[in-house]
Amino acid sequence: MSDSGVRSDLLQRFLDAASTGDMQTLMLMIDQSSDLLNQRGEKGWSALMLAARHGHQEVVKALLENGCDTSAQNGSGQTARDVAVFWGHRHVASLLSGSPDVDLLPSGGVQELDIYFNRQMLDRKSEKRTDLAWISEKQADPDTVFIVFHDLCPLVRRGAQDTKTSVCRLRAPALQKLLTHTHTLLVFLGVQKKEVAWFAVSTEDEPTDLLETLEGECFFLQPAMPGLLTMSDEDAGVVAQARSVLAWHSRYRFCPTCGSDTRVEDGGYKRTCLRAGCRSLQGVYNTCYPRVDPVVIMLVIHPDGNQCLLGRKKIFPPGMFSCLAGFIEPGECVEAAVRREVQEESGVQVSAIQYVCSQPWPMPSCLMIGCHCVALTTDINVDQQELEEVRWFTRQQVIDALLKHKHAAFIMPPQQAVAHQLIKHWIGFNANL
Ligand SMILES: NC(=O)c1ccc[n+]([C@@H]2O[C@H](COP(=O)([O-])OP(=O)(O)OC[C@H]3O[C@@H](n4cnc5c(N)ncnc54)[C@H](O)[C@@H]3O)[C@@H](O)[C@H]2O)c1
Ligand SMILES: [Mg+2]
Ligand SMILES: [Mg+2]
Ligand SMILES: [Mg+2]
Ligand SMILES: [Zn+2]
Repeated sequence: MSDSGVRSDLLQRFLDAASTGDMQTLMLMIDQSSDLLNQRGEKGWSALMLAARHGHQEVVKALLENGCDTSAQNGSGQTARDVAVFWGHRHVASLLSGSPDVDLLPSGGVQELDIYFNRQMLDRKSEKRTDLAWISEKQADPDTVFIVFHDLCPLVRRGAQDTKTSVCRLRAPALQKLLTHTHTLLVFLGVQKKEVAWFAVSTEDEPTDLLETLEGECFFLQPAMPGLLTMSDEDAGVVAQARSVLAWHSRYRFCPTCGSDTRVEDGGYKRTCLRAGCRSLQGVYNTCYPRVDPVVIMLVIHPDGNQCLLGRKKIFPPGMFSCLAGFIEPGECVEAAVRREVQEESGVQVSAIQYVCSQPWPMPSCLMIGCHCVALTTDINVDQQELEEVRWFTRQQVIDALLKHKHAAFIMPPQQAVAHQLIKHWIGFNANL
């Protein structure tokens, strides 16, 4: 064997000893050839990283005592400490960070995640909603884009090769009949680059004439679930905005205060009571504006840091488990709602809570407020009314589910749901691990 062959064979034996926790071989090799310490094998992994990956505390200790470099990064940009945190080896992570305590919550500040329904393609230009002349000028403008809804479902066409749908962007001439119909509701959504205005058009009757004039396979995306999860990321945001406002119109046709008829104003963002003297006409009255229901959704982390709590509703597809969630009640802050909903649904008590991200969920108009939180207790008492099952899943089981392994213990919620992102973010998911 050549010199370099002998050396790479030595290095492989050294790295294997670190992986398997073979202290005896490892110490012997360090004594004989200390320059092995910081050498890297496949994908830039050092002995320290491999020992951290497998949670061998004694090996990590010995490598550190012999002056191993803790700042080195593997091919995925991870230090040995990152690897230990990812695989949930807290004792090893604390050795590597020099601090006795490693946070259970993924720290380092939460970057804004790119989540389905969150993309804001339009500038909403809310100041233009009351400018009637500007609104009607834009409605007549041949560049203006109209997206059509029937029964709260958007008109879409299927993309060329992929399974995603794209919302049909129509212009005024194609919509002559619809736009002049008295039952048609119009909502000003905002403007795109170069001031092209966008409106949502809602029609009560199925517009069969219109459908016949359109090129390609155009159809209303029904049923809303899972239909609304099949759009392109760009369209999902604008459809979420339009659908929630239209759903509010369909549910609040009459004044909620006195039951009288209402008039649509502010480009579709307000309904004003027609009865003179109605209380809703005094001051700012929230029933006149589109409603949003805040919902907390949380991934509960086990006190050992290596398991998370997921539940399943009867209506979920077979095998799917997701984060617990619930509506915020009047007079309740986010933290209190997280504690109450987790307690109600699983019997588990929660201590630290960390906000992660939010997502508009247009079924019909929720705002999902996503959090991570740490459990104080671990016994489960399922609220059978709401959930079929609630279970702790290990980090390994979650990784298997994320990787869609055939024998995974459960199926992840769809990636368009914020629940998926909360789980993925906890794992610190990286395709190279
Ligand atoms: N995007 C996601 O990942 C995701 C995941 C889970 C749930 N969700 C959404 O969150 C919503 C709330 O979750 P949940 O159903 O577990 O809530 P929940 O646990 O509070 O239970 C729902 C029950 O609460 C009552 N309720 C209280 N306030 C309500 C309100 N404003 N509107 C309707 N019902 C109200 C109703 O009886 C309802 O059946 C769901 O409807 C769902 O659309 C989204
Ligand atoms: Mg719930
Ligand atoms: Mg609940
Ligand atoms: Mg509730
Ligand atoms: Zn009224």
